[in-house]
Amino acid sequence: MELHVKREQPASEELYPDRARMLISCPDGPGIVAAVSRFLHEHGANIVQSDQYTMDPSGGMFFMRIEFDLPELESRMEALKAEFGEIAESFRMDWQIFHVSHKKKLAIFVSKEDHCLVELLWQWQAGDLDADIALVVSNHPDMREYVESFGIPYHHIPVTADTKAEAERRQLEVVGDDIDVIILARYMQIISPSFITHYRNRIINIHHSFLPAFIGGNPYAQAYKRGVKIIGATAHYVTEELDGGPIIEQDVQRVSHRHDVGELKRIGRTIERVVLARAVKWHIEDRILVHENKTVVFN
Ligand SMILES: Nc1nc2c(c(=O)[nH]1)N[C@@H](CN(C=O)c1ccc(C(=O)N[C@@H](CCC(=O)O)C(=O)O)cc1)CN2
Repeated sequence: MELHVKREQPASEELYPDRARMLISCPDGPGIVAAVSRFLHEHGANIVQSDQYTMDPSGGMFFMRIEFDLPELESRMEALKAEFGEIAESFRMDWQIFHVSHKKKLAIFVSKEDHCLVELLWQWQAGDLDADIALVVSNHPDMREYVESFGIPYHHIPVTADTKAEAERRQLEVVGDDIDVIILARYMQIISPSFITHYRNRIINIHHSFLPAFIGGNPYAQAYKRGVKIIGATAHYVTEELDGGPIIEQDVQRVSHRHDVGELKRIGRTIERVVLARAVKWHIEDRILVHENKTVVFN
């Protein structure tokens, strides 16, 4: 029986049936904004939001996020992409275009710590996370009843050092290719390079420290031993370098000598939940561009 019924919110396809988002990155130079806005104007689009940033103006990179409404977008999308491709090529753009009403599909991976998963499910149920949580995958059975009470499928796939490759094969099987982003909500298994390649810059992890401090396991114990006066959490895209991927969001909280490791973890849990939820929301709203090992976040 579903105990947590998702609060009905106007679906994005109802609110913005013809809204699109474009993300653009390219070598900086004159005329980029003019070319993009002219293209959209000539195709009858109405720009509702535009933001750009130039990294190192002296020959650096240009980044842009633009939202626009275009009548009959669904039927015109493919032609629009084909025609914009010519402009993109002339400016050597990397670009993506998204139909806002096509909700992103999320997979959440969790181990035993539940606070980040609970936060995402709560926000999703409240209508504050406008995405489709397609499934939850865990290497433990603990969260099954809770997740299924939201009507979300739960896949328990145990992982040991000896079975990690087979476990990842099964994970890939249940996740599938139409998942837009995988969220590691305190999932405590290191993801293999082949798995990461499959979902490049589409796996978000929450690390329970203010990176680059205290990489790896037990960061709160490391922080306590170091006598820190600030603890934090970091949401980042997962790469082959453990906890070294592009940082999306961070936050911190002051602590003191009066806090033992257990209290650092308790304080840290709130930071982790908030930071991960912000990062997930920005990803599903197409606000994040990755360049080399850094992000540009248009929030
Ligand atoms: N390839 C990556 N995988 C993962 C990352 C990452 O950045 N790159 N982040 C971790 C999360 N994490 C810290 O935030 C973390 C998780 C697990 C471990 C670890 O040593 N795990 C052991 C098994 C531990 C156990 O069985 O309980 C292991 O996988 O061998 C370190 C850091 C998620 N994955």
